[in-house]
Amino acid sequence: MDIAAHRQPAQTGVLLINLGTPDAPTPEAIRRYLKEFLSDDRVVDVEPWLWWPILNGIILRTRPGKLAARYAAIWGPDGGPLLSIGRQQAAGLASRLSQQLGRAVPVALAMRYGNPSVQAGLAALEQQGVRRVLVLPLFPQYSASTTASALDAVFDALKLRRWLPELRTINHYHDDPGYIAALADSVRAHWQQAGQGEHLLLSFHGIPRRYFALGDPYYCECQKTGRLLAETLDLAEGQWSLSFQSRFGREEWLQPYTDEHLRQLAQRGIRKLDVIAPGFAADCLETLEEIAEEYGALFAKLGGTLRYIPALNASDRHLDALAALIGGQLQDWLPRNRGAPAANLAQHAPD
Ligand SMILES: C=CC1=C(C)c2cc3[nH]c(cc4nc(cc5[nH]c(cc1n2)c(C)c5CCC(=O)O)C(CCC(=O)O)=C4C)c(C)c3C=C
Ligand SMILES: [Fe+2]
Ligand SMILES: [Fe+2]
Repeated sequence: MDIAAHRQPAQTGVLLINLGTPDAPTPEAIRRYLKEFLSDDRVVDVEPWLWWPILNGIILRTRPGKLAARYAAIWGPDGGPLLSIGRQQAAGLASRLSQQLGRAVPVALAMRYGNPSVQAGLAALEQQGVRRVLVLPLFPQYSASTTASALDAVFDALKLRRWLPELRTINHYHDDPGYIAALADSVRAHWQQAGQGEHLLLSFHGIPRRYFALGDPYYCECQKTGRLLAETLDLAEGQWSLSFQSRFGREEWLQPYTDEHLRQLAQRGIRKLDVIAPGFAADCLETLEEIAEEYGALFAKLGGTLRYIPALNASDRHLDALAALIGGQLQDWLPRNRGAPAANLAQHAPD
């Protein structure tokens, strides 16, 4: 590093972290990605001597081949959706933040597993002179298996550095008014376009029930997001419900399971079902393939129509909400003595 950098004023930047994606929709790339993902003991906390043979002997031999076609079906020219949408989110946030705060605020995107790595994201910020980093894991509801793991990756990456940046981390935003309003807007827009379904299902990614019993607040934060969204949309009990998808392995996960719940809804006579997945900041395999395709086909077999409402992705309402969340955290970090304050900085001042 150039010694002159020690005299530069501290720049503030943002590191967005999403879950991850394989480098390509091929069995080899998926195997590499799953190996990194499923070797993280925040995700699978089974004793290594028990887990290692299952992971290497069974899962990594069979799952990548099965997943390749599913990834290929959602792959675009710019890679997997989590990455291409993540890049749009980072660019959109950088331009909003610089307008809102009256100075350039670099925003880097990183993936907890795969590329661009957290290490690369921090390096990109460092190269832009960033000495104060706000980390935003793109998981609205906190879970140790996602949020804490993303932060582990930041702390691990910093172990390799001599001159540490200042750090601030956002744990969750499951009840943030801007986030809830953005979700409500996207449901209303869907209703306006396709007509209101008979029921709104909120499907969240599951975690083992045991993690909840051990103190993970994820379940409660999902419930709160659900309640706030239903209140905002004026939905009565019975007009909406919440379930958990993507179960993996044999142990019990959070219930009700989305597939079983769909059967119950069909039995209750629901034919036109709207499904939203508020826990996913961007569409990915779990939404485009699992909900829209797999559960869509299941619900069709049960005699109904499932209409998937896209994730908030890089929509204006989403990026406005995230920019406000970030702006609120950054205001006392921005140098006061340089340049004129932005006109609307006052909106972030404490009461
Ligand atoms: C094995 C345990 C898993 C836990 C616990 C878990 C928690 C968890 N995951 C997300 C978000 C995503 N998961 C995604 C894919 C995915 N998840 C698991 C396993 C666990 N997730 C696996 C094995 C996979 C890969 C796909 C598969 O093999 O079925 C994704 C999508 C990634 C993509 O490439 O598109 C996301 C996003 C959350 C929010 C969460 C806990 C709250
Ligand atoms: Fe997952
Ligand atoms: Fe709780």
